[in-house]
Amino acid sequence: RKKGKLPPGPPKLPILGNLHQLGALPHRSTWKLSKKHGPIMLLQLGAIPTIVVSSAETAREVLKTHDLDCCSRPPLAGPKRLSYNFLDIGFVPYGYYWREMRKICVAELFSMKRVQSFQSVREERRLESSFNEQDVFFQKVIDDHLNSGRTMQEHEDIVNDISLAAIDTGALTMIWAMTELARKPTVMKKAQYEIRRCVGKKGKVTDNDFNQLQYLKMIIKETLRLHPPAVLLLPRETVSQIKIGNYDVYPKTRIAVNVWAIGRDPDIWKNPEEFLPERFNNNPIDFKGQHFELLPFGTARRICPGMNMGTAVIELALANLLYHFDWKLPSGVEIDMEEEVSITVGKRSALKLMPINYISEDDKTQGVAEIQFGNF
Ligand code: HEM
Repeated sequence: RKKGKLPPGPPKLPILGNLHQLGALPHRSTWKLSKKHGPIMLLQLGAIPTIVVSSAETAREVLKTHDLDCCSRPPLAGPKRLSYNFLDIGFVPYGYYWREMRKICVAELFSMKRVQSFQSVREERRLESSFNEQDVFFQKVIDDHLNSGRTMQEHEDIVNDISLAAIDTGALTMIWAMTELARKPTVMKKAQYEIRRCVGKKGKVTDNDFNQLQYLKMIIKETLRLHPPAVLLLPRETVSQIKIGNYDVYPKTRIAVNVWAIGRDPDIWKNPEEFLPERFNNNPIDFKGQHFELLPFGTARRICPGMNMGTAVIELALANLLYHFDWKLPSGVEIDMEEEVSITVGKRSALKLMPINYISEDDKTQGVAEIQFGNF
């Protein structure tokens, strides 16, 4: 395995390799290391050789040019156990089972038509209701089960996978969006003006309003650029020997694509650290997997199949929060931007905001409670 030209990387310790260099925020530590060693960098994480990709160009090479070679997942011990030996979609290594499961889920659950068919459920969802989008979704899985001959365990795994992938990512995106808006009241006002002008006195924002809410869409894109919940995507694993750039990469090498670093690359983004939704005005860059500068949902064979559903829910929830309330920081509270890593990257401390009920220009009532986002 030592033959050939390996990608550059920092020196390693015996046994640990580079594990000690990852720290608590691996997307930040690998970003720093990549500035020294380049956008294709080899780390040795214990026994596991890992390529970290940190530029749009190298991401294109790995995820598009070598899509088929890099579309497996490493057989991680935790997910293996939780998924009854990989009966899920997200962590199962590439093969026949994944292809079949993914085909069914994309056709039956995630297509644009399906997402639209859940519109009324999305719009009526209420906290006190026992019937919500998840119930519709689970019902679909159960119906499918009755007609399919697959085991209940397989279905349970798909449901677990999807709940994890769907709930955490969407909630984190909402939290980061509200955090950035609270830091930039002018952006929040502009979004509220757009929403309230479009929705008027209808009482709530519905899916049909979204074609006109272009600034809101820019806010969501900008949030996902700065705060993609899956900062390194889900881990990939090579299935064959390939060349990336001039370097040799062997089978069973783990691949982490640092989409967080790509979203802050100063060669792509002007003032990359600034939250500036206007940068997407008349800018063709989108997050649907065609533009390697912005990959919060990944791309190619393993692209997030829940992208349409995820964005529909985030748009609706965020638009309604901004339509119904003005938001103020309670006095003495400062916004903490520190991150916390689990499978996804969230905000370390809860965001505390004060809602002020907006009904119309001349009828405003002051909210009585602080709403905490995060740390649930
Ligand atoms: C803001 C919302 C979301 C974000 C940012 C997000 C992001 C991602 C990312 C980065 C991946 C890995 C892609 C790769 O390896 O290239 C992924 C995979 C996945 N996501 Fe999402 N996701 C979101 C919402 C959802 C929703 C709502 C669902 C389901 C209803 C979902 C279901 C899945 C599944 C099943 C996979 C595994 C796909 C596979 O390995 O074939 N996600 N997601």
